[in-house]
Amino acid sequence: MPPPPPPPVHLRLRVSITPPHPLPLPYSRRFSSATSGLATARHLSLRRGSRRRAPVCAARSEAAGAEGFDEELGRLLELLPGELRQRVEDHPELPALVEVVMDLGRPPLARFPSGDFLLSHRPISFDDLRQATAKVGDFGGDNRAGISRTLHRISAIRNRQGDIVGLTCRVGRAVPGSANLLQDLVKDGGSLLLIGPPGVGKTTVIREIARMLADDYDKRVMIVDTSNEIGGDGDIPHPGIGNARRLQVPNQEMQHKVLIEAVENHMPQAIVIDEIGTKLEAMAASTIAQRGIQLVASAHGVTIENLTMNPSLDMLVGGIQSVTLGDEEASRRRVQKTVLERKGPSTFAYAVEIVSKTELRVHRSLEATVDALLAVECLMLKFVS
Ligand SMILES: Nc1ncnc2c1ncn2[C@@H]1O[C@H](COP(=O)(O)OP(=O)(O)OP(=O)(O)O)[C@@H](O)[C@H]1O
Repeated sequence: MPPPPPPPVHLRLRVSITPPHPLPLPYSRRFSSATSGLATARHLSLRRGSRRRAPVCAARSEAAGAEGFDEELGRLLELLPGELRQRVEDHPELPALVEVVMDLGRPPLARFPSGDFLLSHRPISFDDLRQATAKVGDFGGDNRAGISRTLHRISAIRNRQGDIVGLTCRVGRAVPGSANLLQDLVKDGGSLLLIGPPGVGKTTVIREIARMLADDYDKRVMIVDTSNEIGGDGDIPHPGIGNARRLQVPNQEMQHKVLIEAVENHMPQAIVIDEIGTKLEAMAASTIAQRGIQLVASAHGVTIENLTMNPSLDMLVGGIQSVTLGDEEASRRRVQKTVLERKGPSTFAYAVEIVSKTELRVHRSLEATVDALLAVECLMLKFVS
């Protein structure tokens, strides 16, 4: 039986992080017990502690950040017809706006953390969509475009003829402090995998980690930026990535090649990549980690277990294989004769499940977590057979 894994640690922020306010330090920490998946999880709750007076220059840069964000948000709202823009601007939750959705023949919606908000009863026309798309950059093969020097993401829905019939306009923002809870892992130098469902904040955290590595830990950081989401649209990267450098990816099929190019041409100490999604990308990531470069990557998935069951991505957690045991070994382990085992070392030392924008589940040893998951699966199989 593999050794039991260290329990995953839940990190929960009790303050809502709204840009552009960095989280103040220090925090008070409170532990309570809870169960998560296979092992007992420790909940580490972080609360806003005593307020420390911010230095004047920090206060100024915060104000500058707020101005910059307002200006960037304004550039996204310019895509909307005048009366819709006004409705969004008047909304009390404007700074926390997540997306605006415009679908042909349907009323437009604004999505806020509190829910969807109807912007107008007037359905969206082709003309509205045409005017909006004229103000954004070119759409790539992934049907995504951006607005130069902002972090916004405009995703298109097309009909069978290729015409745009819908737009999802997501507000991108740099959130200082959004990776503070992971500072120890980032500083440690081990490779780190972030997983989470769509829209939970993976790109935002990974952008802040890239900045942290480059600016706070003076590392040479290369970002492999699939659809310019981390560093923003345009050839000059957004200040949100700090001193990290960024490689653009001509099309998604090239991503694994650009990953290797980043290592071979630019001597990075850390590589940051959003959305590893294919076997080729997983293989390139594993090659990079073997070369001793700190890799920080994200992948879609809710739990580590999801990755172990995904044949394209299981390589990230070491690969899974089925092994037939001898009678003696099977009875010693009290499992069936055929068991699942990890094939080799995992690409990442640590993994973080992003549960929500304020809650993280940290696996301090990804290999131990995977081994324990597989062991439990074998026991369950034995139990049901
Ligand atoms: N800590 C935060 N505070 C406020 N807003 C946030 C925070 N983190 C993310 N957001 C906002 O939530 C939305 C989704 O964030 P993000 O794009 O980072 O998610 P994601 O998990 O990468 O999504 P996807 O998987 O679809 O690419 C964006 O509008 C982003 O600005």
